[in-house]
Amino acid sequence: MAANAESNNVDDGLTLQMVRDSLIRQEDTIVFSLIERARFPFNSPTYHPSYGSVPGFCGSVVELFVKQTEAVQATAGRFENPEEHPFFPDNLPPSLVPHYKYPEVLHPAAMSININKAVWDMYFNKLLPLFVAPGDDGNYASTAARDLECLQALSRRIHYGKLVAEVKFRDEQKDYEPPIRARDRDTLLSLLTFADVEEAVKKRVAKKAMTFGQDLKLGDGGEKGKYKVDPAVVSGLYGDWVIPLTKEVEIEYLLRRLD
Ligand SMILES: C=C(O[C@@H]1C=C(C(=O)O)C=C[C@H]1O)C(=O)O
Repeated sequence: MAANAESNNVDDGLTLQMVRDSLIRQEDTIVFSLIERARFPFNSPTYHPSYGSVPGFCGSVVELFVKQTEAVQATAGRFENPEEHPFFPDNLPPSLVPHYKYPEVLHPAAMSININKAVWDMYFNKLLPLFVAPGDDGNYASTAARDLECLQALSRRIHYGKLVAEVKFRDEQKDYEPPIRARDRDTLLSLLTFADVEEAVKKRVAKKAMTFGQDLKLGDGGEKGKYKVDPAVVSGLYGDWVIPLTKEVEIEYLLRRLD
């Protein structure tokens, strides 16, 4: 049954703790994907529209890689999953595999929310220069592959805001309905914000970057203070972009929740 305005008492077992546990697990994927990307230097030709000039394609190596990979993944059904969002949604081929009936937890209007343009812009223009070394080692395809893994992990986490918003709405429907009807974003933002949870998230991801990104040596432990990705960059990524974008998704979802 769809979780629409008339049927809020859906018994799909969704709880805020389950949603938060998933976000915590997704932190591991995000931190590892950043560590994997940091194996390569910046490799700027990956991002030049003019580099390579592939016949029939106008764009950079990374755009070519992401568009083509998403097309293959679409045929295998990736974007049938409500938790996945393409970066290039136009003209994607249809899925060729049998349709899996995902539980209808979200309001159907969730499908219209895709903020991947903002995720793309944040990743390439703000985050990437902060955690990769300058330089060029020619590994452009591998670089693009690692970029796509970072992008997909970040996108999945940020769009998980739809589930966060759904569960918060169900728990406090009476509080959420008036600001939704009044389209009052500020009140919605203060209702859905938990500053203590955000602080814990930022501290935990920094700790994960320290733990996953150290060079382990048998015997006398790892080299202290040397990490594959700077833990401060990871907590900054969350504080400055991941959490605000997740909350943007939450607000966009709530504004459509009574449609
Ligand atoms: C995701 C949640 O909603 C908000 C966003 C958070 C985040 O993106 O990590 C954390 C706390 C809340 O301010 C949540 O409450 O867990």
